[in-house]
Amino acid sequence: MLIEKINDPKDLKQLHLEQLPQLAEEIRTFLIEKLSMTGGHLAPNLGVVELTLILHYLYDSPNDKIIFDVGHQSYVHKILTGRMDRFDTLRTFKGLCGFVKRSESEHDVWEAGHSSTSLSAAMGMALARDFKGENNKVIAVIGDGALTGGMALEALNHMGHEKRDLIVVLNDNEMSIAPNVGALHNYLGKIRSDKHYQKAKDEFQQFLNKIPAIGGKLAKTAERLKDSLKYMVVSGMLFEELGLTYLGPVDGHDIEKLEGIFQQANNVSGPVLVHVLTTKGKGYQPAEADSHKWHGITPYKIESGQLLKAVGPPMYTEIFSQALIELAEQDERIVAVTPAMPGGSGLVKFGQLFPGRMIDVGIAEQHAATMSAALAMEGLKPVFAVYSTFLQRAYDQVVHDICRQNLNVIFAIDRAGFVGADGETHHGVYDIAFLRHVPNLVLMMPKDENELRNMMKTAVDYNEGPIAVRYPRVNGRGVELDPQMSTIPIGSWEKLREGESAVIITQGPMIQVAEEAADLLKRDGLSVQIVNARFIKPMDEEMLLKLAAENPHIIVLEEGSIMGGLGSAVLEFYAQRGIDGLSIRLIGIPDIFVEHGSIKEQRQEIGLTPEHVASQVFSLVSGRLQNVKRQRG
Ligand SMILES: Cc1ncc(C[n+]2csc(CCOP(=O)(O)OP(=O)(O)O)c2C)c(N)n1
Ligand SMILES: CC(=O)[C@@H](O)[C@H](O)COP(=O)(O)O
Ligand SMILES: [Mg+2]
Repeated sequence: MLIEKINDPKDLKQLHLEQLPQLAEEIRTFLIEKLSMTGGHLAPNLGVVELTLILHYLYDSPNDKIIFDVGHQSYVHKILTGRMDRFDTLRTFKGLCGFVKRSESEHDVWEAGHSSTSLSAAMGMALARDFKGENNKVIAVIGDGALTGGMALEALNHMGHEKRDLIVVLNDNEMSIAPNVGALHNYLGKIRSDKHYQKAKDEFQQFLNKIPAIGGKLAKTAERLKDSLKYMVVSGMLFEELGLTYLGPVDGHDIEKLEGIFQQANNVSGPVLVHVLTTKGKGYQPAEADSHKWHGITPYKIESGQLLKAVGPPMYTEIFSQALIELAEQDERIVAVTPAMPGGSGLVKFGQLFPGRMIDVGIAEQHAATMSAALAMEGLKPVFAVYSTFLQRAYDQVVHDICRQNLNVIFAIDRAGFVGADGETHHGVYDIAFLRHVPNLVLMMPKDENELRNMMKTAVDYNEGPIAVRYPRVNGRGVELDPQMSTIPIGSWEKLREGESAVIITQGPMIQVAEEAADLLKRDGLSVQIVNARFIKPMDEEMLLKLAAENPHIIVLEEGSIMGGLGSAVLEFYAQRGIDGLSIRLIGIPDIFVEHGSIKEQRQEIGLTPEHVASQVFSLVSGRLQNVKRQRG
């Protein structure tokens, strides 16, 4: 097996080009087998086997910089750079990261997870190279989906200006996670669809070359004629007009053709874009047939393609999706906006039921936010469905366009809290900190799936400005759902459990952790009050004053950044009112990035466990620390 001989790109270079197709098939078999046990981003990686092979075959990583946009399609790169033996640990705690990771290998020259950063990184590395007088190659692999990200277009604009030597590899498989959208996508489709473009382009170029150079006034006309004719025939003119040399399109699964076009690219000075046509999920029929579903998957049965999903109560996303459908049936103002995540955000069924009211803008969170503001300005009820981590991309638009103008935008913030296998680039742990200080915004989080439904109704009925509901990437608690949704008074908290020894103020999935901690503490004769701080903003000030009057021992527990989080808000509240004599502990995510693994492991890593919370309460109340262990059995 060739794959076993490859521990480094240098080993790859010992092979003949003609051997690479066999190696490609071995890599595909390896990926299909390994990911059937680990899960992961199968379809994206099956689509870039030959492309990744030829890049490592022709270029000299890590001296030549090979940058992967998003990085979810870097498994082949990891196989070729000595990490094949770690794939059993893919996306597990302390195991192989599912994205590019500099601490794993010198060949991982740029990390991501969020989309559309590769071209800016390539531009920076090309400038640095030239400033240092070095001459390495800089190659960025970006997908057709990521190319719709605003940052990518900003970088392309700059590349055409700077004209530095670099190679942009456009991996065009016509898919984002869902089918790709947008005018750029349609443009690429035109190029992709007309197989004769390449032939016409060559013939046309030969024809142009035959036109004798014309002097005088006619020259300008001839040039203009040439350009407009070229525009009609030659593909990739959009990129050429931006100052990049466009090469392609080329079959991204044909090693020989790939080798030829990159040899061509190496002889081009300035920025060049190589348009590579691939099939997402190539080589595994279920993934080719439905690459949306197989973009990121759980373990599965290879023969049948059956996904092995964990059973349990519906995920919060499903609850959101159903609630939105029920609300939209009653209110035609409701439109859903998604930046390229209709599946993950639970909007596919909504889009089928309400054609035209589900708007997928591509990977464009900033545009989605400001467009939502304008939708609200015109009297609609936009529901901006976005992962917490990806909302980070639209911070200014939230402040400047939505909150400052106090517009009725509803934020459905999914993946709030730890997300598990995607790890540090995808955790939704900063949105409380970056939203709660923005004027006019209401921010809430449900304790269970029934409260999520009620919060959706609360949000739709709210007409005083922007309102956000955040919910986690976990199953609900399996509670009964009220047949009718009801609104919740804005800013109202809820006492879930009485207790004299201490108070735990918390929200979302941490409520269960607090309940289990309180049960542990009963053994020590301590009774703990638990408060559902379901509104991060506005907080329930009346209850906060009452809690302080009743009990000086207060713990704030949150699955989010301690700094700027719910706990900070509570501290600010008491400090600003000069309420002292309290002993307050904040439990949450400290000033670190928490790596990939399971959500359970991530919570254990930083002490979001019943045992740790119980020991914190115990020490707070008794003034000394004691390890409160859950009894075995
Ligand atoms: C800023 C941001 N928004 C959304 C995502 C979610 N996301 C991950 S991959 C992906 C699609 C990328 O499509 P493409 O670049 O074409 O790569 P492919 O999976 O097709 O290889 C999306 C939307 C992200 N990673 N970053
Ligand atoms: C690579 C990327 O950003 C997405 O594929 C992300 O992994 C999806 O996350 P969920 O699995 O939580 O929908
Ligand atoms: Mg794509």
